[in-house]
Amino acid sequence: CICVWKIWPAHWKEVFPVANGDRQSPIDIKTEETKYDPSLRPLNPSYDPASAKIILNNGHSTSVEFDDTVNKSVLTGGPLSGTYRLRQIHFHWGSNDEAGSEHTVDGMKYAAELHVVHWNAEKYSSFVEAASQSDGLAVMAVFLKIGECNPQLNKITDRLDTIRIKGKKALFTNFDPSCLLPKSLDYWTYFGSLTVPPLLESVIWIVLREPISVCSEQLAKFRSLLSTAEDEVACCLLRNFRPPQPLRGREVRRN
Ligand SMILES: CNS(=O)(=O)c1c(F)c(F)c(SCCO)c(F)c1F
Ligand SMILES: [Zn+2]
Repeated sequence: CICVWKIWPAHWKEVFPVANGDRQSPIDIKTEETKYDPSLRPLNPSYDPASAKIILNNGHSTSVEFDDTVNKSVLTGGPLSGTYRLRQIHFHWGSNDEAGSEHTVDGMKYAAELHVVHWNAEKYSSFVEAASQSDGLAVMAVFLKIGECNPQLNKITDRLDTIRIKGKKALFTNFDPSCLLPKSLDYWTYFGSLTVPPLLESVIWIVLREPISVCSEQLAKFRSLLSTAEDEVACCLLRNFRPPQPLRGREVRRN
């Protein structure tokens, strides 16, 4: 099967004009040009493992979906004003270990990237409403660097064989995504967008500076997921990262 992810991002602007917008994501983070901001507070993720509900293959990534009907698992602090409610986590990866992250750091690509998605439940009444607001979403990004196998990641990679086909889901609870965060919660932050269509410019990005580890065998399991449903010709989800987009004069701050 042709790799839709190889040609597809170049055509998104024909269907979603915002793809050419001035706050698109991801970006290359030029560390020398980031600005220290003393007003940035420490990040305060507070997650209840009981919020985890299901693990899902939605055809363009694998995600763990959380119960976001109450303020049980939230992110506060950092660049955020107010309380952002945990919605889901998902991953972006490449067809080999040399590329896979969406954000890059001084041009360097990591092997993969974890996104922890939250929405502004203080100001908006649903994820869908928040996703169309400039301060609606807060996505914490964690780089995955090739190295030691990550025991915490096994909680997810060990379940991928049960959701190989697009649309498959399975029960997945008693999971606190903090177990996938690095020791240091130091971060860069900037205003950006979703990195998949509809590419809405509603994301406050919080990119952690310290990566977590992942080994090749664990990454290979992500690539064995299918982007196709039961009745279609099987196509592996080999890569699902969008390349860096123009900064358009935006500032990247650090704590
Ligand atoms: C930042 N990465 S992203 O654009 O690929 C992305 C994503 F893949 C998601 F699934 C969701 S949540 C969808 C409804 O639950 C989201 F908000 C995102 F921003
Ligand atoms: Zn993402």
